[in-house]
Amino acid sequence: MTQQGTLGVAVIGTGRMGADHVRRIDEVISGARVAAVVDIDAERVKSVADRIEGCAAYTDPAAAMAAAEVDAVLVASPGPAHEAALLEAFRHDLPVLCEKPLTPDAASALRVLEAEQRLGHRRVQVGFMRRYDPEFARLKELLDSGELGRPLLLHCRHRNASVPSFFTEPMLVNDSVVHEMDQSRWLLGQEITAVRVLRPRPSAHAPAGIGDPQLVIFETDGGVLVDVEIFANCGFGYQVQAEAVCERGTARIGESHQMLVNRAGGWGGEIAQDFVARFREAYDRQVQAWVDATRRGEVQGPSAWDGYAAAAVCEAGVRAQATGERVTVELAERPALYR
Ligand SMILES: NC(=O)c1ccc[n+]([C@@H]2O[C@H](COP(=O)([O-])OP(=O)(O)OC[C@H]3O[C@@H](n4cnc5c(N)ncnc54)[C@H](O)[C@@H]3O)[C@@H](O)[C@H]2O)c1
Ligand SMILES: O[C@H]1[C@H](O)[C@@H](O)[C@H](O)[C@@H](O)[C@H]1O
Repeated sequence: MTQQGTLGVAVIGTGRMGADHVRRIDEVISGARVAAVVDIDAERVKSVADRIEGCAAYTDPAAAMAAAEVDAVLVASPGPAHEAALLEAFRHDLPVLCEKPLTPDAASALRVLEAEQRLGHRRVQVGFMRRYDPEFARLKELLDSGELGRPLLLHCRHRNASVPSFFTEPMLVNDSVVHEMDQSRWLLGQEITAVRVLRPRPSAHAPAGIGDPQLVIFETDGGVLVDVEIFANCGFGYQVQAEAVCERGTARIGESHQMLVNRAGGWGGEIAQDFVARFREAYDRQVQAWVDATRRGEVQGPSAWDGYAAAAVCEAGVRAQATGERVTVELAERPALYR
């Protein structure tokens, strides 16, 4: 850290999310600067570094993490590259904000948990940014207050306008519904114990090999049922909505977080077209909270345990999707570090 306490961050992966986080650290939030950027694509990383004063470009994450200017790491490479980056960050005892997923499967997530426990202190915050969205935060506050009584059901909708051509059917669960896994565990303070996947007839616009939309149902250890509509190619925009049904009332978010306009012959608002627009404020608040906590020497937010738990539910979800059966979630015992 500089004398003023400014955190030098290395951003690993400068694709869509990484480049947006670089812009966020450089232009939006306070207390940090982009000290290094890393990408296996040498041209891309150089063009990102060239736009920022004092920012070094690397193609090797380990070299960036060894640099004296780097105090913390933001991992935004693809999921399969996360484990290696996290283990390297632990070698230097660096704090990490790791984009979801922590890792792509439960076994590798457990290895990360074990390595963090060997350090003896938490180092990782996982990028489940919905926890920082003002609407989700208000819903959490209301549920925690107990005013509506105990939650019984959680109805969730997750619609993408479209998904890239490399998207596969398991990614409906691993890449998209993983957010509802974390959101449900966090909102309810409960673990997910079983998953089922139901399919309507596929949309005519579903890409080959993907049954789209699907209904993913979670059971929790507190007896709540959660249903998630995942519709990856709905065509009209990006929508994330949730409604909690409790004993004495219901609460719904995500209907219209923007302006509502009356105009000739019509009433309504705009629909965001992607997650970058819909969750802009959540991403800003997430990164600011990470920087602030790191500068205080603390680690907060979704932990490696939360990343592991989501990975375990993903595995059950992908099996439920493939077999049509109810699949129970196998969860390791929660280590003391994460209690
Ligand atoms: N929180 C969210 O809402 C959200 C949204 C989108 C993506 N994500 C997550 O962010 C991460 C990145 O996604 P993206 O959409 O930006 O992907 P992307 O493909 O646009 O970018 C990934 C970048 O990482 C680089 N890269 C690949 N392997 C690398 C390695 N070993 N070391 C360094 N760089 C490497 C690639 O060259 C590319 O530039 C993923 O984990 C993804 O799941 C999160
Ligand atoms: O990778 C993205 C991202 O995680 C978004 O937040 C999610 O809404 C999309 O469905 C997913 O494809």
